Amino acid sequence: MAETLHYDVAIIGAGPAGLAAAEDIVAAGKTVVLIEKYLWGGTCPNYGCDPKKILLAAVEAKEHVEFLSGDGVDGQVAINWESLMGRKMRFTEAIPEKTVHSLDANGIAHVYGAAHFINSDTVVVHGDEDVEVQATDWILTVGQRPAELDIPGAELTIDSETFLSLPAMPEDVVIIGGGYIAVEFASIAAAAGAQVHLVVRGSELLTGFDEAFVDTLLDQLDDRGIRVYFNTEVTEVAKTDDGLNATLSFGSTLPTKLVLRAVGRVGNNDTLALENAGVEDDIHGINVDEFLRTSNPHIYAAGDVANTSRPRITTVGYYEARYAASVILGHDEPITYPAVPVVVYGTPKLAAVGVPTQYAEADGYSVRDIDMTNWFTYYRTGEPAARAKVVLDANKKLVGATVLSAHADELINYFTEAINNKDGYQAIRDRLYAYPTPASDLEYFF
Ligand SMILES: Cc1cc2nc3c(=O)[nH]c(=O)nc-3n(C[C@H](O)[C@H](O)[C@H](O)COP(=O)(O)OP(=O)(O)OC[C@H]3O[C@@H](n4cnc5c(N)ncnc54)[C@H](O)[C@@H]3O)c2cc1C
Ligand SMILES: NC(=O)c1ccc[n+]([C@@H]2O[C@H](COP(=O)([O-])OP(=O)(O)OC[C@H]3O[C@@H](n4cnc5c(N)ncnc54)[C@H](O)[C@@H]3O)[C@@H](O)[C@H]2O)c1
Repeated sequence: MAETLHYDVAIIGAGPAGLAAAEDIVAAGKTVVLIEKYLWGGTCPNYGCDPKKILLAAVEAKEHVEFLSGDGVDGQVAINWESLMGRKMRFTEAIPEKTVHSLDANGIAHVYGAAHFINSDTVVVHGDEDVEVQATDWILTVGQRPAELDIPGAELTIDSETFLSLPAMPEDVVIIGGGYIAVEFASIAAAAGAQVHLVVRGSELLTGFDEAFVDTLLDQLDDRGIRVYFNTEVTEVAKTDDGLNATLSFGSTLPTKLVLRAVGRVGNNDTLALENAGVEDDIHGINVDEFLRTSNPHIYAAGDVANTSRPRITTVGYYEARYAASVILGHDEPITYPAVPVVVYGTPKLAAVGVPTQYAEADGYSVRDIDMTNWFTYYRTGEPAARAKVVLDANKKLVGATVLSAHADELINYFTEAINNKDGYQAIRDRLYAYPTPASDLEYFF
């Protein structure tokens, strides 16, 4: 008979969402347990955002030299993948243990193993020994995993987690997909010296972003030697004597050393036996109401696995999980979201926030599309393309923006602040930002 542990709140999944909720609940004096089956810390720090951005740091360093090459800087720089990977590993290998230390320091109980419900208030956790956990309230933060491909040879492809631990960068890489991971990893692989073939099933890259900016990004990817194949599928992957062959739907074959599939992610809700707890889900994740409550009123879902139609990114995960914790602690207002900035960390970066810039004019907003390439900020660093589009409402308040630049990840945060503060030109002008920086450019967008 398995041991049974009892808590006020149990949280399944120790990624950014689960960890954030646990901290708030224990701080309010309730007992809480976190259950994790793989790496404490979840996707983002172990095999997502953070290791990706460590690799990107070397890409950025290389690009900044190249931007000024022959115009202030001489000589070539190259990415040393092996030593870069060592740097990444030193960071990621410490994450699970650091996470557990922090749980212990905060008085958060933890159980290691895969959980599934056996009734509406009990899970069995399959770890070294099976443990039963019972709780009054639950938060499900089990995240997503890479989607599989249904083609012959799919087992020869790798996913984003394996890519982020590649011991060597092969001379060529085929990437299947046209979303965040495809563009980000194509940028990294190309900068590290690989010939990248990006195979996109549909007719567009990065659906949902301003098409004009995606076109400029495509030109930049092209300049970096990345080949993009639209309306093309990889129909088969097969082993050869010295690598792989990827067969393309228009009939030709790409000999390659590596095929990365980046075709979306699917929720881990299917691991939880939710039917035993009366929790409804579908292919988009766990269904929740405007309190992030599932069809079982004592069970909440947050982060990537929650079907909230918000971007599946770390900040949204934290935000939703803290909100779910607050409802358990007595808060009774439906969830509202602030402006959510999203960034594709490519070369260059593409970022967006607020009212989508591509539809804003038709919706009656005024739109300014600004080529920033010759602005001092970008002239100084020699960036080949820097562009921003801002959306202003009838009161000339900023309500949306898209940015393409090596600094887009910073600039988009200033736009997000302006949107959340409902700032107009005067409010921006009355602030003093250090000059000359991307922030001190803000007044030029109004
Ligand atoms: C390659 C990549 C790059 C990314 N880059 C960015 C970025 O730059 N910026 C950004 O904001 N977002 C990024 N994301 C998205 C970000 O990682 C996720 O949005 C975030 O991790 C979601 O947090 P979460 O807590 O909801 O889920 P996760 O972090 O996925 O955590 C869920 C946890 O639940 C555990 N689990 C699953 N099932 C069970 C079970 N049955 N029992 C016990 N435990 C279980 C899993 O092992 C996992 O540890 C990236 C994602 C990927 C894959
Ligand atoms: N910078 C960031 O914030 C960041 C970075 C990486 C990942 N993420 C998160 O992780 C998610 C997953 O990233 P992703 O790039 O895998 O997904 P995505 O949803 O961004 O893109 C998936 C792509 O795969 C294509 N596709 C789907 N099925 C296919 C098939 N069978 N064959 C060929 N192409 C197919 C889609 O058309 C799309 O272009 C993102 O949506 C995002 O939520 C965020």
